[in-house]
Amino acid sequence: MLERRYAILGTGALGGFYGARLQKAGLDVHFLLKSDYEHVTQHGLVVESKDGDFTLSQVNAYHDVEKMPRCDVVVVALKTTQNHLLSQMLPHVLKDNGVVLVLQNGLGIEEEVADIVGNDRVIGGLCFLCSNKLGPGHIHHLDYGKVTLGEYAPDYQAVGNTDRIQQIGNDFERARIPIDLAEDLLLARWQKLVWNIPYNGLSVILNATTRELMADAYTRKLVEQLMYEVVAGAKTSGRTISDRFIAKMLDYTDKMKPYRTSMKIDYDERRPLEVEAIFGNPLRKALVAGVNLLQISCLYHQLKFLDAQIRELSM
Ligand SMILES: NC(=O)C1=CN([C@@H]2O[C@H](COP(=O)(O)OP(=O)(O)OC[C@H]3O[C@@H](n4cnc5c(N)ncnc54)[C@H](OP(=O)(O)O)[C@@H]3O)[C@@H](O)[C@H]2O)C=CC1
Ligand SMILES: CC(C)(CO)C(=O)C(=O)O
Repeated sequence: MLERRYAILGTGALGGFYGARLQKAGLDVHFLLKSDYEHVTQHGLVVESKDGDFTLSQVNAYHDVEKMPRCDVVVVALKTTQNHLLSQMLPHVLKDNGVVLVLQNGLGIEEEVADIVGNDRVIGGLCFLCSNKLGPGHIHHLDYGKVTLGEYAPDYQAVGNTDRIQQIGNDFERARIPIDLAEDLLLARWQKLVWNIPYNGLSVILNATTRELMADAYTRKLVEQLMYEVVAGAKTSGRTISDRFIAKMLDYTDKMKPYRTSMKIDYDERRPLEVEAIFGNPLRKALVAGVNLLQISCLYHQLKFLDAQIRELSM
C-alpha cells in the first residue's frame, strides 16, 4: 500500500509535536494553522525535545482547510473548545476511505466526530505527553509522549484492534512515538480521566503544579479521592479500573517533572478551558446511569465559573 498522508488540524503543543515527528520520519504531513501560519510558512517548525531538538525548515502549512489535500489520516489536535469547527473542516480534508484520529483529552469526542464522518471512520488516541508551545511554530516537548490508540464503534463497544490501527501505530513508531493499542477505547478514555480530572481541575482552582499537589498531604488525598470517583464513573459505563491503576497514576505523577497541566496553561493564558470535554461529558455519562459524581461535579461548577470569566474578558 502507498504511504498514508496525514493532516494535522491544530498545529500547537500536541499537533505540532507529533506532526513534526511524523514528517521527520519521512511521512507526508499537512499542517493546518491559525495565528502561526505566516511564521511557520517562512520559518518552519522548531521542536525542542528531551529526545533531541530538531527543525523542519519547510512544512506544508495551510491557513484554510479547503486548500489542504485530502488525507488518509486526519489528526484532530485542536483544543476541544474549538470542536464546533470540525463539521466544517473534516469533509474538506478527509479522503473517502480515510479515518479521523482524535488525539484530544476528554470523553465523548469520537461520538461527535462520528456524527460528522460516520461511525466506521473514527479512531481515538490518548496522549501521555507533556508539551507546550513556546511561540509561533516553536514546540517544547518536556516529557513522555506515548499514544494509546483505540478503534471507535457506536456506543463505544469494545471492538479490539484492526489492520488500519496497526498501520497508523507503525507510522507513529517509525517516528519514535511509543504506541499502545487499546482493545477498549472507552476504558482507555476513562483511564486517562483518572489523571486529567484531579490534576487539570485542581491545578487551576488551587493555582498549583502537579508537584505541589502531590507534596501536600491534603491535596494528595483530594487527588486520590477524585481518582476513585472517576473509577466510579467508569463503572457506570461498565468499565473496571483497578486500584493498581490508581497507584500507577500517582507514581507516574510523583516521578513527573513539576508540570503545569494543559488546563492550567490555558487558564494562565486566559484561553477557554476544556471543561465540557474533561468534566461535563463524564458527569453527564454517569448521570444517565443514575450516578451523581459529587466531587467532580463540585470541580465542574467552579471551573465553569472561571471559564465564564475568561470568555467574558475575551469578548
Ligand atoms: N499539550 C499536551 O502535552 C497535551 C495535550 N492534550 C490535548 O491535546 C489537545 C490539543 O492541546 P494542545 O496542543 O496543548 O493545545 P494548543 O493550544 O497548544 O494547540 C491547539 C492549536 O490549534 C490551533 N487552532 C485553533 N483554532 C484553529 C483553527 N480554526 N484553524 C487552525 N488551527 C487552529 C491553535 O492555533 P492558535 O494558537 O493560532 O489559536 C493551536 O496552535 C487538547 O485536547 C489537550 O487537552 C493531551 C495530552 C497532552
Ligand atoms: C497527563 C498530561 C499531563 C499529559 O499526558 C495531560 O494530559 C495534560 O496536561 O492535560
